Amino acid sequence: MESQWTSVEKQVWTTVLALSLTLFLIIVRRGRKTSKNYRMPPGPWGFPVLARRASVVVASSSKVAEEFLKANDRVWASRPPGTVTKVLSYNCSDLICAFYGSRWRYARKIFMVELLSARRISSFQAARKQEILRAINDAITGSCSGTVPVQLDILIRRSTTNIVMRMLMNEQSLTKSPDERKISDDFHQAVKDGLQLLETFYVGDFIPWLDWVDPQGLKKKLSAVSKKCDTMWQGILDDHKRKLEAARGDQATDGSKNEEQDIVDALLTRLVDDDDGENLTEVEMKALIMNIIFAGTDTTSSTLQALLGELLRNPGIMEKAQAEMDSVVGRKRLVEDEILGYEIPAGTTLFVNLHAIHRDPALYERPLDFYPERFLGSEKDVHGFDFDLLPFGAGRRMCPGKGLALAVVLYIVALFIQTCDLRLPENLKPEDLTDLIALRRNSLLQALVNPRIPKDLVMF
Ligand code: HEM
Repeated sequence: MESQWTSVEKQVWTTVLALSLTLFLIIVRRGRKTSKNYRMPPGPWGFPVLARRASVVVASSSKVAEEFLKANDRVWASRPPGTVTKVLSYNCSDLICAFYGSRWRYARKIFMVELLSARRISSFQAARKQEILRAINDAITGSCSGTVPVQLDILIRRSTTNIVMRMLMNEQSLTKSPDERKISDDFHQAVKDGLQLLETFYVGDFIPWLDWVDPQGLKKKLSAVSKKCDTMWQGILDDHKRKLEAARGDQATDGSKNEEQDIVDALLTRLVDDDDGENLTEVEMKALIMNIIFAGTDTTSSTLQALLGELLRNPGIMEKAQAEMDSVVGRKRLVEDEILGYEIPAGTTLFVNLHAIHRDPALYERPLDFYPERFLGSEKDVHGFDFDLLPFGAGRRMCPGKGLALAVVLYIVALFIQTCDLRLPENLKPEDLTDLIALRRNSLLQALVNPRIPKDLVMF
């Protein structure tokens, strides 16, 4: 009787059944293959059962990427959703997973014109600076004049999460008290759990008839994570609705103006003020909030961790960058966003990306080395026109958070370079810090931190 089977027995029988069905399909597949020969691009031998469902073409050179993203951009403008993306995006009601079409165009317009407009990014400049200085402050204090290693990855991650959360919710720093630190960490945990699920290879996505097996127990985990996330996004929306109502009441009675709108205010106001006949449902709003948190925090934080990791491994390059900073800005005032934009062209000198194109020896001399000077005097930029440098993608689905990401990444790195001497602690060797992004090696980015400018410029 089934109820008497142990879980081991169940697993054995499930595996036997799966293998038998697989064998059967291999034969069917082989039979079909001879009847139609596709002229596929070169690649490794495909496992027939998988190949039938999941034909994958990988563009690993800039020429092929250009062919896909420029000449045939429209054809590739939809992203096929998997089980995890479908659930977390409320069945593709967001921007990242939305199928290319009128709803995607509408969401993209809201994202670009309202949520992440240049005006909004610049209106949160002071908040960004405050959060970044807080991280530097914590690094300097925690390191006790460069004697105690500090966990730079945690400080960077908190700082980038807070920057996005403050733009989203206009909250004062989320890390002031232990409780607020917990809020920031809760959001980070939700993102981490979600990303972990997104990175999991889910058998059912590639072999749908094996969906019921779910050997990783993914559906149970997914249900728990999506419930937790939904409660968070709903909480953010409800808080804002209450505040907006109260503000409208105040305005009606004393004529007072609203303070600077945050992103959720903009979403909700859009719902009320919409004049082009379209609007967002509450579910779509939650999906967009999820996009900003998921796409906006970990990306920026892991880019920064890799960048600071490379600077720690390459003290010679760090010294050069510091000398340049000293000659341009000096040590008596802090580098500003605008000065940075002028002196260091957006993204070109400091961005490191680990994608295959960016390691192509035909495009880059010493592709595996951290060698930012390669971009000095180069015309390449990261705005999606140079197909050998595409950290934000290209074409219609190109990253709409590029402006914010560049503002945050460049400013944090510039401030760290200007204000701190960073050294590896004895327990870490330079080779421990390779491929920090690709390998997602947490808790490794430690440094001894010494201030190199008057302390009162960064301490508060
Ligand atoms: C260093 C930081 C970042 C990197 C490297 C990055 C990279 C990317 C890439 C490669 C894509 C796919 C582009 C394509 O398919 O051609 C993308 C899409 C996207 N990114 Fe970013 N991103 C970053 C930061 C951000 C930020 C800060 C936000 C928002 C706050 C954001 C929001 C999005 C969204 C919503 C999409 C999907 C757009 C669509 O499908 O229309 N990203 N990003």
